[in-house]
Amino acid sequence: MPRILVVGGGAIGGITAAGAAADVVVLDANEVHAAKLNDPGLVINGADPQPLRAVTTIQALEGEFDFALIAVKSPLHATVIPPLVERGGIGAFVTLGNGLIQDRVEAIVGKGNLLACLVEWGGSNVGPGELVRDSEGGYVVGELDGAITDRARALAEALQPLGHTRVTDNVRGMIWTKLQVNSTFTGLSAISGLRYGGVAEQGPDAVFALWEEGVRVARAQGLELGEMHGVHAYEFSPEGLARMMEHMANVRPSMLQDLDAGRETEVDVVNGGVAAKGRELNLPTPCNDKVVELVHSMERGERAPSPDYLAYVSAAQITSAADS
Ligand SMILES: NC(=O)C1=CN([C@@H]2O[C@H](COP(=O)(O)OP(=O)(O)OC[C@H]3O[C@@H](n4cnc5c(N)ncnc54)[C@H](OP(=O)(O)O)[C@@H]3O)[C@@H](O)[C@H]2O)C=CC1
Ligand SMILES: CC(C)(CO)C(=O)C(=O)O
Repeated sequence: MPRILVVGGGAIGGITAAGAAADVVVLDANEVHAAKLNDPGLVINGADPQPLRAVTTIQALEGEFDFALIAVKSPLHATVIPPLVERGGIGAFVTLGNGLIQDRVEAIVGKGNLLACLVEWGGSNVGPGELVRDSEGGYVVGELDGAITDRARALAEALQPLGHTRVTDNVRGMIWTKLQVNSTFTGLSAISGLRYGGVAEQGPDAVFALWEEGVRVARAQGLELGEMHGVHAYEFSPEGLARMMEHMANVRPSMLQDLDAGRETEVDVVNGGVAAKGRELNLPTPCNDKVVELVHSMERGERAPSPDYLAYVSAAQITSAADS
């Protein structure tokens, strides 16, 4: 059984820690939350508390770990990961986060020391010691160079109890496939304040505009996109959207939770990630640019999420088409 350190015991890290088939220790800087994880335990969806082992400082960690799963938000990576690298005793680091974070994290942990793990399900942090899982799904695990390794298989096996988990030899394509979902639905949920189902109902033009923009940038990189939430990225149609919403409509994504909590969001690695790749390739990404601009203005408190902003995103596409 692998020994796993989960860094950040919130929605994703906490639920993963509680369900993994592994010897798990959680490192979470939130003292009240960590105390509850230890005693009486983590409450998931109102069930009985499940005691975990949680510490709040690196100094309190003992022994070696096969994997360190990074489940803190991307703006924290630069401060949270380097001290873990310095401590040593970690076989491989694993990103659980959304967006184009992998190359940046690999630069911190060292080439060959990082696996990517994409999380297909969603969750919310509803208070100290209390988390909600609000959709089903598993994980996609892969080495950045596409090799199928024993360590990737071992990690996937440990995560299997939480949902169908697969190892991929195309992790770059799957990272972008997940980015399609986040840049489209997570971005639009954040600016509108709606769950995924509300976005699909009230903003289909914005949904399809963002999706197409992402696919264009992926194709220009030669990426091979795959399937997520029951829909292949290249076959995203009104029927595909309806199928996806059969199990994703209730999702209230992490970026909207960050805005609610007054925290910095991950928009720069999600919609900003698509936009940055587009710039590199000379491909305009006006809809993603609009989401980035709106989310940043909401972070600064200049605007509040509203369904009215969905039209701003679809209009960005129409304006740019007219301009070109
Ligand atoms: N939520 C979701 O549905 C999904 C999230 N993800 C990804 O998972 C990652 C984690 O997101 P999520 O679980 O929602 O985040 P949460 O905010 O729920 O959890 C992060 C936890 O880390 C704690 N923390 C803050 N600073 C530190 C620190 N310096 N060291 C250790 N722990 C710290 C937080 O405490 P405090 O609360 O005090 O800040 C919190 O308990 C993100 O990168 C996101 O992209 C991926 C798929 C779905
Ligand atoms: C809900 C989910 C899993 C979307 O795929 C997500 O990534 C998020 O909330 O950030």
